[in-house]
Amino acid sequence: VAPTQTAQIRYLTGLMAQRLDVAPLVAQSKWNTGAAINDPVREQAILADVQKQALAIGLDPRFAAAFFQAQFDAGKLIQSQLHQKWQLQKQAPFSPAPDLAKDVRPILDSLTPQLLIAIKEVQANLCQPETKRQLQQAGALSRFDPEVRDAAVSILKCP
Ligand SMILES: O=C(O)C(=O)C[C@]1(C(=O)O)C=C[C@@H](O)C=C1
Repeated sequence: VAPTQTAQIRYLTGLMAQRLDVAPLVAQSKWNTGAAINDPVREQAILADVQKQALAIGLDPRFAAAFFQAQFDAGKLIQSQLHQKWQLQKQAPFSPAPDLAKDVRPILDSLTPQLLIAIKEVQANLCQPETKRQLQQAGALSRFDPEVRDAAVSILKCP
């Protein structure tokens, strides 16, 4: 396996993990405000932006959008699992809780352009035999539930 390919997969999965790490902050802020985990309006806004940015760097906008939808789905799984746990524990509102618009969404937005560059690099190698194994066994993603990992990674397959 070419070292560059390994490095590209590490970079991508590291960024995916950074994005998934924001989900507990989103979950906390929504626990306090009672806002729904699923926010289709916000998703559409991100996807419109993602498609525009993808075109600008020569990445297939449909692939970029499908990739981000998978990352939303993985993040929503994390959020739902936490809300379920907090319901059982009768968790009190978090204090201080991160503000979704001011603190949390800007972190997600700052990761978007980096993720787009990273998936553009990896996309070219998706049909290489080692890529699938490297994606599934990526160290950065190993601390997430298999279900969460699958939701995030399974979009990255040989067409
Ligand atoms: O920003 C939110 O409200 C989130 O819950 C985060 C996020 C995302 O991953 O970007 C995930 C689920 C929502 O449907 C919208 C966006």
